[in-house]
Formats: sequence, C-alpha cells, structure tokens
Amino acid sequence: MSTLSEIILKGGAGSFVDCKVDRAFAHDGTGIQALVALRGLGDVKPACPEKVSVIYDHIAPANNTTTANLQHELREFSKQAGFCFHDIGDGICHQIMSEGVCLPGEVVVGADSHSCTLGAFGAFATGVGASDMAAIWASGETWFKVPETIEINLDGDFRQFCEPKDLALTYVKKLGMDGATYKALEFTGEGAVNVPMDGRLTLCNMAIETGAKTGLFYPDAVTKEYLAGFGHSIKTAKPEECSYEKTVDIDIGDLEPVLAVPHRVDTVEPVTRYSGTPLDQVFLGTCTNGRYEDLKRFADIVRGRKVSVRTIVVPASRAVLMQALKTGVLSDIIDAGCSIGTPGCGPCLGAHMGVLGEGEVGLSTANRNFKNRMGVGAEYYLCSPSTAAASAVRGEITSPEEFA
Ligand SMILES: CC(C)[C@H](C(=O)O)[C@@H](O)C(=O)O
Ligand code: SF4
Repeated sequence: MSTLSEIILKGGAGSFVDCKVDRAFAHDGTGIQALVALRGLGDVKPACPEKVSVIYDHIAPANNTTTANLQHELREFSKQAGFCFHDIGDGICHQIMSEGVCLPGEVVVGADSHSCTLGAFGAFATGVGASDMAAIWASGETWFKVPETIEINLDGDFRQFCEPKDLALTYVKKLGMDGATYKALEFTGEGAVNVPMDGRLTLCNMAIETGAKTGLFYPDAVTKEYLAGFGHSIKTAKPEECSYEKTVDIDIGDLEPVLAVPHRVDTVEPVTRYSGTPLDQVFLGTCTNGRYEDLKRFADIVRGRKVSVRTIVVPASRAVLMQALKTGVLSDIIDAGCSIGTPGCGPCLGAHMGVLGEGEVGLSTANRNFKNRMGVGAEYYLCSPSTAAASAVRGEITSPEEFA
C-alpha cells in the first residue's frame, strides 16, 4: 500500500513525477523574484492564472519606498495576469490558502518554505523557489522526487495548557532540525483525531523545521467539518498498511508546555526550566500560531489582567481578526494592554513591526528562532499561545499551568 504522498503524486518513493499543480501562491517577497524570473523566460503568459494567488503579507504595509515600488509593480502585474490577488491586511499566505482554498488530494506549491502547512488538509503541499514558481506560472506544471515518509504516530489527548505547539516543538526535538530532510511526515494514529484543524496546521507548518518536504494529515471527519464551513464537501481517507521509513510514537497526553531555546528550533526544554527569565517583548501571531484558536487561548489567560511587558498580537488573517472582534477575544487582548498589528507576518522575519534591540530577549509563537532573525544581537524563545500569554502577564517566562 502507498503513503499519502505516493497516492497524491502517483509514484513510488524515490521516483520522479511530473504533475499538474492545483494551487500555486507567492507573496510580496518571493512574488517579485518570480516575476523577474518569468520575464527572463521571454514573452510568456501565465498558463493557469486562476490557480495562482499572490498574497501581500511579509512586509505589509510596505516599510519604505523601495518595497512600495516593488509591491506596486507586482500588484499591477498580478491584476493584469488575472491572478487571485490579496493586498495588505488580508493575511498570511498559508492562512489564506487554509481558509477554504486548498483541498485534500491537491498538489499545492507556495514560494515560501512554510507552504507545507497546507498538508493539514491531506494535500501534497510544499515550498518552491521563486524561479521554480516562475516556471509553474508559465506552464502550470512541475516535477517532484516522491519523498520517503516518516510516520508520526499520535496517541492520547491534550491536557489543559498543553497545546498543538507543544506537540510540534516536541516532534521537532525528537527528529532534530535535519532529521527528516526531504521526507514527508505523516501524522497518524488514534490521537490524530484529537488534533483540531488549527493544530494540524501548526503541526504541518513546522515540518520544514525538521528539513521535511511536507507534513500531512489524512482527510478525516475533522477535515470534513472544517471544510464544510467553507461550502466544500470532501471524501475522507484512512491510512492503510504501508511501509514508512520509520515511525515516531508520541502520546499527546504526556506533553508538557515547552519552548525552543535560542537559537535552534530543536533545542526544546520544559518551560519550567526557564521560569523567571525576564522578557523585553512577547509576540503572538504568524503562520504557526496566529489563528483564532490561538488568540482565544491567549485571551483566556490575559482576560481581566494586564501584560507587564510590551506585547504584539498579529492575527494571521482578516477572517481571524473579524472572528476575534465578533467574539470579544480582540477586546480582551486590547484591554490587557497588547498592541495589535495588521494581519500578516508582522515581526516574524525581523523586517518591521517589532524588531528586537541588541541584547533584548523575546518570546514568540513563531516557528524559527535563528540567530539575528528577529533583531541583530537579540534572543528569541518559541512557545505556545498560552505560554506566551502567561509570560506576557508576568513579564518573564512563565508556564501557563501557573494560571490553572
Ligand atoms: C521570506 C520567505 C522566503 C521566508 C520563507 O520562505 O520561509 C519567510 O517566510 C520565513 O519564514 O523565513
Ligand atoms: S509568518 Fe513568519 S514563518 Fe510564516 S510565512 Fe510569514 S515570515 Fe514566514
């Protein structure tokens, strides 16, 4: 029997396959590079513009004239080409593609490394370079070497304050930052059903942090219900007996709140080991943890309290922001003293909207804490939304379990 990647790509692990792309997306950063590469191919028209999305999220709104000019150029081109164009404030590309756009069984490519996020729907979703994206715009097709698959076999259910992000950091620790290079990670087992859709997106999002080509969940009742909310009716599928390269077993019930210590994503330790570490900034958001459920988890802790360190909250999309507005989650967060940014990547990549100063220490719900990423000479710890909330309230690293 075949793995989910083999089924979608229609080829055995190790073989090379040509395939039509079902969805292709790029953002303000890589989109402009793809446009330059496309022009390098001559007078080529995009083959399937209706399958292409261009989403402004990385430096959105623009931070200077150079960025603004480049964004102007790509905006005009995207509209003329008939691409589905999302301007500033619509949200992060991966989040927008997760809001009823990507479907199970599809081949999805994004010009961004975290495109593996969309594997949460049982799609084969992966990041490609900007020049590959240009070729995909031109032809509507691409090729892959079908990856081997590592099974992440889940059992059990989440305890309070132990969240999908804790599970994500835990599997990254187990595999290591190059432990799954060019493999697919398939999340299976009886515990998989206990991971809600937002959590599946978080888990697949971090697959790339182990070097993986993608992460996938089988489309099941959770997927069906989520996509029904966007008017889609899908077929579910179950993992069959198949040969995985290896299996990693994780009992979700054994998790504890953890964080990734600077400057590696796989240096993962219990939050309690770092309790009391003073913080200069807390950031809730990104394609890992900027969804409504994340804002809600955060609000559940800060509600009726005040943060005692500067705290930036950036919803992953306009839809997330609207939901947080309607349910009162947003006012809880604002009341607590947090500052709200335009939906998008925010300070995640250290370009704007909250860069840390030298020697400053930050806590973030993002997926990467590489040296100098969010501020030259700064340090960043990565954690779950609840850990971010507990720590924002205290102004120092704090386990959310202290707020039980
Ligand atoms: C800027 C972009 C190419 C980059 C990526 O592909 O991952 C960014 O999103 C990141 O998270 O570092
Ligand atoms: S939120 Fe961060 S990790 Fe995600 S796409 Fe944007 S910059 Fe990359």
